[in-house]
Amino acid sequence: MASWAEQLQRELAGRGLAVASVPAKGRGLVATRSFFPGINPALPLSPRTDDAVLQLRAKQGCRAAYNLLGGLWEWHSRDRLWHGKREVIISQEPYTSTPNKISVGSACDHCFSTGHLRKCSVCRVVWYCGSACQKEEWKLHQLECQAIAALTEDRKKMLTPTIRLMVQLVLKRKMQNEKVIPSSGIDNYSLVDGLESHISKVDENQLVLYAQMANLVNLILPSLELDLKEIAHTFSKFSCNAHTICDPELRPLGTGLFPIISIINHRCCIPNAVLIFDGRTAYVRALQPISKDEEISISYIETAAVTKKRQDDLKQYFFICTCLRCLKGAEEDALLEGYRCKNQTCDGFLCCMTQIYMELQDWQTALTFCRLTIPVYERVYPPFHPMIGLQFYTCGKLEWLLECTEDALKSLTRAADILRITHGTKSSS
Ligand SMILES: C[S@@+](CC[C@H](N)C(=O)[O-])C[C@H]1O[C@@H](n2cnc3c(N)ncnc32)[C@H](O)[C@@H]1O
Repeated sequence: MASWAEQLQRELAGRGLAVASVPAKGRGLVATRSFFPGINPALPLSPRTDDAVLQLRAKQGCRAAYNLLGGLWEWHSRDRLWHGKREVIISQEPYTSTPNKISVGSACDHCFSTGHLRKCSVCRVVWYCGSACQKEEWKLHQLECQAIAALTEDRKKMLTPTIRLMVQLVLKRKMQNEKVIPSSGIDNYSLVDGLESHISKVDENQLVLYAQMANLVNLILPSLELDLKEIAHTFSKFSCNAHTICDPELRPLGTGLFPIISIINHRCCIPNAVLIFDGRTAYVRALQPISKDEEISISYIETAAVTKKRQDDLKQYFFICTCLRCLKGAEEDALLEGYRCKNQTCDGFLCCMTQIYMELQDWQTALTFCRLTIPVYERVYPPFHPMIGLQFYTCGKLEWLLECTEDALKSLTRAADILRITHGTKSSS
């Protein structure tokens, strides 16, 4: 039988990807064919739909044709109409995941939706939006549920998202080893084993903290013989590999470990891809054409921050970014500083001012700040970045409220054109 590593390479090869060694970065994910933002123009046209679409396009224009295509994306270059399935470079379910707030009920443990949540009646810590999600999750939650239910109320309070991620990880590994739940080339513990930990660079205080956290996991799972050193080491992997799961408007909902997505390296300077979540499923989509042999890159941090802030945010990953933006940041930093939120405790931009004036229902001033933010975002983000799409969306909503209908339609169309590419068409957004 093929090893997990061989199965992974085969799985990735089928998607036009490979794991490769990248100078000074360790492993990286590399394209073995071209990817395009939104579509793969190489996908064949379907003759039946083509006729209908071409007729509609001739009569009523591209937008009507696009509507007819529904989940398909149309693209017209010169006089040809291409369409194909909206392309995802790679998607992955988390190996483990947890909403950000434990006990309070911030998101469903399975689908990460935020409405109508009910507590698991046994452990009284984990929340679901309904019985369908609870059933789906039961095999994974069962052992965790027993372990949490046996804790005293004081111990339950010590269950942070990171501790919960580790408890789930240990239990999932055990269940996969015992074949209680299946493993696959993209869902197995060896992928977690392969993650970078930078353990030799972790400082003494942090190591002590990881050891204490490992002890807590041991208290929660007393019936298992745990290797506490290995658990402390895995906490260090969480720090440089776990991803924040966000809603479609990029508000954080939880944390997950996606070991294949974690192979993707960072770039501040126009990353060529973006990571977006639908529920707790991670999707990586192209932001610009990516050619064969090019490395896939995403941004781990808030890209619209000055160089010093970006470098501080990257410290947990133990590398110094050497992209052009980081090397030649001074001129751009001055511009970004000028647009910083005037609240000294905030790292954000004029978009915070937009939010503040929206809360005050001063729509006109909110719109002014919102419009001022767009050129800054267009300078620091790639043209199809979700932050630009969401900013146009807010602008459009404000223009609509202020009855500037034509402007609103223009802004909302720009938003839709970008968000279709970054979020796909099936996203709940
Ligand atoms: C999420 S992992 C990415 C995959 C990793 N390269 C590996 O071998 O598993 C994050 C780690 O990759 C490395 N890395 C990511 N982006 C980098 C960059 N732009 N320059 C140098 N190292 C980078 C750092 O070691 C970082 O801690």
